[in-house]
Amino acid sequence: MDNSKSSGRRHEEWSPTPLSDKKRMEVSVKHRKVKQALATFRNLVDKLNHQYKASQPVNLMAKTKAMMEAAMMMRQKHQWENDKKHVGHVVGIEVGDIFQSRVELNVIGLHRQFWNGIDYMGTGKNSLATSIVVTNRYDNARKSNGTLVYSGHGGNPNVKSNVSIQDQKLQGGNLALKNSMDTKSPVRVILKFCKKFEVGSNFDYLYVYDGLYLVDKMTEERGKLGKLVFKFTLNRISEQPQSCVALKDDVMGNDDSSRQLASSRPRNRHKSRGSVVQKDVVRVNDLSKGKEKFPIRVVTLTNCVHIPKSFYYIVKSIYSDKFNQATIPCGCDCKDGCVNCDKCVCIIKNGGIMAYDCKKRLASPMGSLLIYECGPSCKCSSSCINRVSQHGIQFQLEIFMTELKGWGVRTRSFIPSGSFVCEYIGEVRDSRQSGLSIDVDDDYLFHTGVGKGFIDATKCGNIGRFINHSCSPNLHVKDVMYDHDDKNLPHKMLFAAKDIPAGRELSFDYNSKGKFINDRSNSCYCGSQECNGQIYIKVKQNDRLTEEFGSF
Ligand SMILES: C[S@@+](CC[C@H](N)C(=O)[O-])C[C@H]1O[C@@H](n2cnc3c(N)ncnc32)[C@H](O)[C@@H]1O
Repeated sequence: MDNSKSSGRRHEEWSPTPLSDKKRMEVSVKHRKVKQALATFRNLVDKLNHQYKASQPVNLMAKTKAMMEAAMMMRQKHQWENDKKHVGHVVGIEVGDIFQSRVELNVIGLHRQFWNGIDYMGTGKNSLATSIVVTNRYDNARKSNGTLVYSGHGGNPNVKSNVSIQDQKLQGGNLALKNSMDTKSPVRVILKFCKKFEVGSNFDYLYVYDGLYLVDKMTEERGKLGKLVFKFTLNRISEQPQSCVALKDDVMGNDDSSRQLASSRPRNRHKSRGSVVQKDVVRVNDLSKGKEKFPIRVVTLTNCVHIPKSFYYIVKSIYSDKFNQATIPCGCDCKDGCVNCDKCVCIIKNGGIMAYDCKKRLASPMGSLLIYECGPSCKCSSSCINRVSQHGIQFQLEIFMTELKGWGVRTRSFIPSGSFVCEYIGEVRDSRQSGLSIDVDDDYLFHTGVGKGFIDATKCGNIGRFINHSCSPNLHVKDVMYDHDDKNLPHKMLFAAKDIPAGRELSFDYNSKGKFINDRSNSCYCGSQECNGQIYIKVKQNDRLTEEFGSF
């Protein structure tokens, strides 16, 4: 039953291939639908949970009941995504995407079983496993090199005691996993991990999609309770993005099991199965030299890489004289922390909507609107609810050397969706003053999106200047005003567009909400399914400056 000898070869079959424009569109639409389905589900759960709690304040199952009911309501309305089971990745879901419950996996079609760890399609000899959820329930073990030993289901309830213990049978999911091994069919793997290690998460456990694996071996062993248990050895297919949930090389199922999936050490230290594990070398302990709340480490895999070329780390943008003349906005008179939307003039400028929730995350109704935070001329304190992005970075971030894109930024801790991450900081200039020329090193020029201003982080900047572009980004840019009134020069603030696991590279779309300006290196290596191949929207060379900045 050991298939491992023939297994070294097949991984190219799932190597990423560039998608046609049509396919890319489809992926993009699906992506949005999945996001929408999750948002609908989460809103419904919140609503139902609230109702249950109001009627039965000590109902510990309220949340589970709310999730099941929400899922069923959506199913009835045909709001589940990806209804047809299939083998392989699910369109619209990327490796590394995080989910807040098992029920969400059903709603978006990643794993269509509420309780069973193995999901499969077809019957008997013709069945194939589609996905497995790896929990600490059985003696599952996962190694940091991408090898996973997964116990079959049934017969051997390791945890529950009132079920009769018996040998596992080669049927259902177990048979499907064996068939997947025989036919070299890939299986989606979802890892459950403990929230304790993901500061800011609301949930006891989270689930991360770790990508496709192949079943390479099946054995039958005596389990702890003396009965036969199937053990499946799966290996992660290489050439997939890292999900960045790191593991220790020990066995799941002990007291520490859930922690293994939550170490903040990124897994892309491990190139691929069989390769030598390389450790990150910390090259600079704090690039900001104490200017940021958290030290900004620079790490590389070897000592040979040059550290980022010299620039001056700043935490506030430097405005040219022209922009300094912009007027300071009049402030609010609030003394109650700006909780009254009808009274706070800054919130009134936001259409009377709170831009942030009580956890300081972006409130969804803000959409694409310009956000006005309270500022220097307001009477409220610096801890008012309407001051978030002006306080600087809140999460530990580090700069690392990517394979193809030069330096990049990744997070060292979990970042919940909607959280402020960092500002794009640099020298704020006007194109007419700067004598901007296409020959300059323009890797760090960020057009402010309106008017003729741009932020140049070439010589002075912060961690924002190291964030790369992605066609399927995990950050989005929001325009924020608080310390001046010039709408042509909003602060460019980056917020998490989704839950981001520790170790994940941060990225935003250079072509939305203000553009980067660059004609030279245009090939995009973001690796996303939606990649359109280019980082920058092409503008004809001669027309470029006029199109970007208007005529001079
Ligand atoms: C603002 S800088 C980002 C940090 C940069 N990687 C560095 O090493 O300093 C923008 C430049 O990074 C590179 N870059 C960013 N995103 C990329 C992508 N998706 N694919 C290829 N190169 C990328 C390009 O050279 C781009 O002009």
